[in-house]
Amino acid sequence: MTETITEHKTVFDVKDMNLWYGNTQALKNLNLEIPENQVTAIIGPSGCGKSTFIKTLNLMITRVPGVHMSGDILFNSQNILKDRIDLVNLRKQIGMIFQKGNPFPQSVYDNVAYGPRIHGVKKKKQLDEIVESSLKDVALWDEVKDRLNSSALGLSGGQQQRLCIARTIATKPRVVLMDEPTSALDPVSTLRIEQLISELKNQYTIVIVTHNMQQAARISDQTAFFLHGEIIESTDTGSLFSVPVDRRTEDYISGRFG
Ligand SMILES: Nc1ncnc2c1ncn2[C@@H]1O[C@H](COP(=O)(O)OP(=O)(O)OP(=O)(O)O)[C@@H](O)[C@H]1O
Repeated sequence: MTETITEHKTVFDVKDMNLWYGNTQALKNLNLEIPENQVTAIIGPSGCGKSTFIKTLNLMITRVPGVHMSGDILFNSQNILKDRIDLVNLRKQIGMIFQKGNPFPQSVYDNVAYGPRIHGVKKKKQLDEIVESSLKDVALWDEVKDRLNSSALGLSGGQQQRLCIARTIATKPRVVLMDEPTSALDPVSTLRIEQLISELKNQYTIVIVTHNMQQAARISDQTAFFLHGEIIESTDTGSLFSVPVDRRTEDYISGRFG
């Protein structure tokens, strides 16, 4: 069963999508619309295909040898599975955050300036502005403004993750994909990232994979529950957690498995 919140424009429209690793099918007949300026949470037990799914949205999955796919993923009126796609441009529009903040072994400044530089921003003043505004957007500016030239690796885990989000939004993507962005963080850093996600959705469309159901319930607008590579149920988060339609969703959210 798939429903979505209809008043928001659809950013991704996934239709009848299947994915195989070699001969093993990992995603089965997925249908999901991802609405603009909303947070979509992907939940489900280990091995159900959450990470695989999120990596299809920026075609990162195609780097894995032996992967093949069928169906459609419409993004910006292009079918990214079938049309000829400029991957550099696609990844500029779709940023990705991973489980562990993975800053480059460079200064705080250079981490944030990295993307804009690649995309042709050369003027120091313009780069300075982008670095400052991106760090302010992730509420990190005050903590790092006096150490912009120090190594990013000297920051705490939570600061590194916020820096990675700043690095991602510095190129003004349309979408930010997050694969378990807080699972390596302490509760305080987790809360800060959650608050940040709620603020960032005004400017970006966010898709987040999370093991943490409370987190999905707290921060997402719609949730898709995955099981064995299928979407069992996807709807607005309030309904999914309060009145799940499918028995398997109910069992999962009430902790009977997973
Ligand atoms: N590179 C790969 N080659 C072959 N099979 C893979 C590969 N990556 C993932 N799989 C398989 O695809 C299925 C889905 O894995 P995936 O990592 O997407 O699940 P997940 O829901 O993100 O799990 P977790 O919550 O444990 O991270 C699993 O059966 C996994 O073993």
